Amino acid sequence: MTADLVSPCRGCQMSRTPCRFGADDFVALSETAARVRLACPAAFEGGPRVAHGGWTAAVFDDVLGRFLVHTGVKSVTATLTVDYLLPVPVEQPLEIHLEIAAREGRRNHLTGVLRLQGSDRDLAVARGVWVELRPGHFERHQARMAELGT
Ligand SMILES: CCCCCCCCCC(=O)SCCNC(=O)CCNC(=O)[C@H](O)C(C)(C)COP(=O)(O)OP(=O)(O)OC[C@H]1O[C@@H](n2cnc3c(N)ncnc32)[C@H](O)[C@@H]1OP(=O)(O)O
Repeated sequence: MTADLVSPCRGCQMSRTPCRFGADDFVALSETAARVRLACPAAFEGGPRVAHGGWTAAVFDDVLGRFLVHTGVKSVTATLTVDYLLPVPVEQPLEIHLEIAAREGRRNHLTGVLRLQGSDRDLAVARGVWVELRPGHFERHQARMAELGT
């Protein structure tokens, strides 16, 4: 696989907006590794010039899942753990390196690290499990919701 652009999430595709987390510059480097260049938008400031931790978790969830879909595996997040190691500045050039670490049946283990561009110091590290969807996943969800009358 050559370096190629990873598609936005469904929500951003439907609304035809840039990635709301700022993760548009997202390229697959191989079948199992990818790189994202991004900045935390000012709207996600949680402390003075520092990213809200929710942005960090959300962007990891977004890019790790998007990469798996890019490789042809339709999946959802089952677990996601984020180690917050240093404050993440807003509106500064950042980079995420991510990889599919292992596949075990329908379980896919992914990891990601967030750094300042040009730095080798980790600001945050994510690990999670994405479970490949069984056919009918969303239809079963809709049926459950209908049973609840929603
Ligand atoms: C075009 C479509 C592309 C789809 C893109 C969608 C992108 C959406 C991105 C998201 O935002 S995901 C939203 C947040 N996540 C969710 O809403 C998931 C909610 N949870 C579920 O729907 C189900 O719990 C889940 C699909 C994850 C698993 O249910 P299943 O009934 O399909 O699987 P099952 O319980 O049989 O487990 C399958 C395997 O996954 C493992 N597993 C399930 N939950 C786990 C968990 N929490 N941690 C670790 N492993 C887990 C489970 O042990 C088992 O391993 P083995 O195959 O080795 O036996």
